[in-house]
Amino acid sequence: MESQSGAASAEPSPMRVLVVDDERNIRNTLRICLEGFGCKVREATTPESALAALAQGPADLALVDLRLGTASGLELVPRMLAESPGLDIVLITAYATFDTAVEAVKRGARDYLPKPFTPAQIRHVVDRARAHRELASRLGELEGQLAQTAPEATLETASPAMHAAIGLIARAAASEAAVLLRGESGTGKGVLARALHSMSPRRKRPFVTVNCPTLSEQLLASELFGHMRGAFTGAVRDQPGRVEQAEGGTLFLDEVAEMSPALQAQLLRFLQDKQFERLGEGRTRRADVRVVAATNRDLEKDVAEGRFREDLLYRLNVVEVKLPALRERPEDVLPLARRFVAFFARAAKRPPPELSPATEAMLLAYGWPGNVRELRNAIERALIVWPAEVLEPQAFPERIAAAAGSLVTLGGPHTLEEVEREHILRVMASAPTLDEAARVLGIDASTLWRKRKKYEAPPGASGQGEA
Ligand SMILES: Nc1ncnc2c1ncn2[C@@H]1O[C@H](COP(=O)(O)OP(=O)(O)OP(=O)(O)O)[C@@H](O)[C@H]1O
Repeated sequence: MESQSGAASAEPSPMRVLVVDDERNIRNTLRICLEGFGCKVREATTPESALAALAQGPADLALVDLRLGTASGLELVPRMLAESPGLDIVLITAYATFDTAVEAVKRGARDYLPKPFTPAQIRHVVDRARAHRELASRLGELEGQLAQTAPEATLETASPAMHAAIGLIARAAASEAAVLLRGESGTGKGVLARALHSMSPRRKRPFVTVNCPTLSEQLLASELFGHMRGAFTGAVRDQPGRVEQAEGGTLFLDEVAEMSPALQAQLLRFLQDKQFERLGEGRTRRADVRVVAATNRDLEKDVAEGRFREDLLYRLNVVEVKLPALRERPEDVLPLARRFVAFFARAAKRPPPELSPATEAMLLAYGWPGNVRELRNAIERALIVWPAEVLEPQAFPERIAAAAGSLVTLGGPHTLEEVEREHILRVMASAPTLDEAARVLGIDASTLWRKRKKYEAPPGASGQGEA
């Protein structure tokens, strides 16, 4: 695999701090101090300018003076949180009382800092906000992984075409360019989008997926860009979209071809100048998000037939990566199969079975139209129906064995014994119990027991108890 070290050694993105204070001296002191800690600092002097600054671009931390001229920092806290839900807010004041501290925290501020403060205290506040930011994005990532409960993805490959694709992804990861992943369904576009994110300097920020075809036009617009309360029936509260959730990170648009023309126009605008509006909101927002898209469609054909905007295609495919189908990377079939066997055996708390030579030949001969996903599902099923230490072809669906020519067919050039063996093993693999298998076969359980031993069937196939 291509080296990942260039991207992996990149510094985490700087903390973005908004200082809200009407006193210039305090703002200057804080700016010098925060910039010394590597933060990016913006300033605001009034509640209105603080909210406008947040609308212009998000912050990780806000240091807010309790007294802003005639306005109160306390009242600003919930308004800032409505604008930017994950924001860490720390109130600063010379008039420290226990009651105001409690009130500040009740309203959603993280902490409270009495004046005069020291640089060490400011550093502590920044460090805690940074830890909080990292935890939140790690949590989002883990939730995403949990939802998949998939075997861990591997980027190891013996296929030159896949090696080239992964190399391109590793190089693209270090840049900010939009990446378009192309390939048949199940080739691993989602897996590689996530890999790209984790190799990129944005890896400590969220990776957010939007599956375009699963939603109606309005819901997809709202999912992407968010909505305001009352924007449509059912919009009962203000809701940020995925674009805002992905702030600082990567947004993965799966099956991007499935977007309406209106939404394509909004996405194009977002790609051009990072600007968008929540549904039903007049105000324009910005988000710092890298877009990675995937499609299994012929987008050029969609462009030629007027279904997809050409200008959007050129914005999305700055770097284009073509993933080979599994049948075009036969070198990887058995290593992937063994990896899935190990994963599902571990999940079932049993030792990983071997693949018999006939099974290996079958896996290599089959065309895998559903690609890596189909292979994974076939192995998962095989481990359920076949508890023996060696996985035989009969543990796999008939279409796989048939296409590979390893299936014994009625009337084919087989001995009676071969046909009997195939039939008995298949019935046993699909029957819930050995007794049931014997019933289907029309023989008694003790006869089946003898035949099973003869044909070296796995003991207790399909989880049946001993007869
Ligand atoms: N390199 C890999 N290592 C391990 N598992 C993989 C790998 N590539 C794909 N898979 C498995 O195959 C399944 C399909 O992968 P993925 O969802 O990334 O494909 P896709 O091309 O995005 O498919 P679709 O177009 O249908 O969304 C995943 O659940 C994953 O378990």
